[in-house]
Amino acid sequence: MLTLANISFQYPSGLALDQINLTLPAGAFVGLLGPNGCGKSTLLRILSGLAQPTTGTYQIDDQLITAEWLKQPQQRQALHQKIGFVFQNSDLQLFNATVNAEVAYGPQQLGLAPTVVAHRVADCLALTGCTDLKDRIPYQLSGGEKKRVALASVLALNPQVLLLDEPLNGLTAGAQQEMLTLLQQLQQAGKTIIMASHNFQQIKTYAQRFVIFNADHTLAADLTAKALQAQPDLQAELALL
Ligand SMILES: Nc1ncnc2c1ncn2[C@@H]1O[C@H](COP(=O)(O)OP(=O)(O)OP(=O)(O)O)[C@@H](O)[C@H]1O
Repeated sequence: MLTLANISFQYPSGLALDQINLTLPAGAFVGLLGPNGCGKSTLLRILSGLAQPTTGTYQIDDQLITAEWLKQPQQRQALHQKIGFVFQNSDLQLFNATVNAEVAYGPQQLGLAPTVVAHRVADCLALTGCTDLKDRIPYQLSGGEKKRVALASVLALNPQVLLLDEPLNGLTAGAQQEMLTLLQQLQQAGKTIIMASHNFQQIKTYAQRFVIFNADHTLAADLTAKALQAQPDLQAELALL
């Protein structure tokens, strides 16, 4: 369970999140929605431990995640093992010479045996449809291929929680469908999926919970798919984002 209490985040240029209270249970498929610049990416950065809130607290189960706690490399590593983050910009995530090396990097850092690493890499490449790309240079892949390799490299750490920032951007309609189906399968296998999207229509049949932000960086709504179904006006608004 991820718990945010009165979280605000201030960039030098201005506020990105304003007094957010949110509890995200394990095993959920959560869609983060809202207009450009409302704070979705910033929230994902806080959940991943890459950024700390200016005020408020962030807790994973019973553990308070603070800058002090994250200073310990072992604790930081435990967090990154538990919570994987697929960035909006794959170029920030991919830095190895081959796709195979990219997906192997995380498990190798954990000190896993080479045979275990090889198995994990093969499984994650297959799951994301990247097996044929394994000898390619990540930097030279198409946008959609990079997204799938980034997901494979995150899955290789077998995180319980997957954070995804606009994972459908740059994918063809078919590839978007495949990505959503894969995320649904991962959720059905027990993982928590938290994805930011500007496309409500695409995610509305997949997400079970919708967290919606206002343009002023406050929380507009936090509701189940069923509750959202009962609000056609809100659905129409979300379709226009
Ligand atoms: N590194 C940064 N430095 C300064 N301001 C930033 C930075 N990153 C984001 N912001 C600002 O913080 C606010 C929230 O940005 P954020 O990227 O979290 O929103 P978002 O909802 O993910 O937007 P989008 O849908 O366009 O991806 C915006 O006003 C943005 O301009």
